[in-house]
Amino acid sequence: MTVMPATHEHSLPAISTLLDAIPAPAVLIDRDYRICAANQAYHQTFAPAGTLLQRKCYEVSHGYRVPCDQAGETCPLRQCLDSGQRQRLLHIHNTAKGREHVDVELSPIRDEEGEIRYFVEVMQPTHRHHDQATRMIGFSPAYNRMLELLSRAAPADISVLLLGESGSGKELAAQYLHQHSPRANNPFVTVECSGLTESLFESELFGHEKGAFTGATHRKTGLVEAARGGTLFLDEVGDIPLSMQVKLLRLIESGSYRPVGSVNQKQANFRLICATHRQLGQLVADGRFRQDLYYRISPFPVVLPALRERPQDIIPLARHLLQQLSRGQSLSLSPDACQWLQQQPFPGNIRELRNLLERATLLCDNGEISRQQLQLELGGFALRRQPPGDTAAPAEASDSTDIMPLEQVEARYLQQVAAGHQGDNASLARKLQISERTLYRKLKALKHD
Ligand SMILES: Nc1ncnc2c1ncn2[C@@H]1O[C@H](COP(=O)(O)OP(=O)(O)OP(=O)(O)O)[C@@H](O)[C@H]1O
Repeated sequence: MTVMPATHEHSLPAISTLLDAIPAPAVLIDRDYRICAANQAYHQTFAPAGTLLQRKCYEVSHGYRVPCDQAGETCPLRQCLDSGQRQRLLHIHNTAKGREHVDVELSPIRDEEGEIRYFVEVMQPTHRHHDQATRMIGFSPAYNRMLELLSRAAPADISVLLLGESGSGKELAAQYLHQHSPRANNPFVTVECSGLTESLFESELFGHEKGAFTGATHRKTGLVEAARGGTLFLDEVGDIPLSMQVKLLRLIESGSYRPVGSVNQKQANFRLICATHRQLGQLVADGRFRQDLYYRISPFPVVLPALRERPQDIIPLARHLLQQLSRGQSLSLSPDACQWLQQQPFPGNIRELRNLLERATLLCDNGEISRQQLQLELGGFALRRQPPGDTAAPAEASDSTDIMPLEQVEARYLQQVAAGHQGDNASLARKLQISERTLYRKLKALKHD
């Protein structure tokens, strides 16, 4: 689109009408950050009762006195000027409903000489569903970068691997990906992978026919079938024992599976999202996770920052969680409660914060939560603070000693050879020069480690 210079004021109302064809908030900005035209949706979002024309975009949407890049944020206008191309990024805007994550797309508008004169900015709120339970709160740069990755991956059908400490919000991120994908109207199915035995894993995931095994009195639909057309979320994928990893790999590679006891192959149709709090790279190096499976599940890895890496999010999160927990009752945090919360390391991340607040809501009578109501005095019964990281790694692994218990060496070796072995257990037992029964026993012990 080519437009007349801003001095042709009469052309601007026409542009506003043109912008009204865009349902999302849209605005025309000049090189000086001035708003020259805005559509109805932009008016409603940012200035329901006020005026917008000639105000600076950074002041209206962010409440800043200087352009975003001078306030420590990325400025799409600057990026667009530098690259000469359309830019897309995630921003936090101050809307009439409060702070919101907005997906901003800025397109340059050139004059007849090809000079960039204006920009059209279109913004889509990322919380499409406005569901308080699945709203992702976080305004820190680390969290925003993570959200931007999610918003880019969501519409594609790419498999996403969510990495982060326990309680950092991986399941919520998986729901976000689903809700912002073309599969949003189809099921979102979670498979809790830790603690599943091999036979349970198979029948849970693939389903079984009636009479497939003792106790199979009915035909059962598997979770892969339940997720048809939607998203399959494998939570704690790092906990899947080796013997089951191969089955999962087959499903992902071939896109087909066979219910237990059935002779027919079925075609799967799901978008895969996996999550783990473990360091998968280390598990692969230790022979505890198949490398081929790792590559299959990790084309788009996203790391969720721990709460201690984004302390400025603690209070907004606490207020949001309090709203959820108090069910309509209005509860606030006292200044010393806020101060105390910001100093906590939160090894249990948002889940820990939530638990803390839930307990405090029961102790609080006057509508304001105090520091004392948050602090839990457990003395020697308190949970020992462990350094964050792979809690499953044996303590010795981080020890600098070179000597490893023999039992552990054997277990690791067995894991490695079992992962790489192509044949059946009988041939593996022969190569290891042990009986098949002993091999079974040892493999079983591995699973219970
Ligand atoms: N950004 C967020 N905004 C609001 N609530 C959040 C956010 N992230 C997580 N939560 C809440 O914190 C709790 C823990 O989150 P979630 O279960 O997604 O963590 P997780 O990383 O999957 O944990 P685990 O690894 O233990 O399964 C949930 O109640 C979730 O709703």
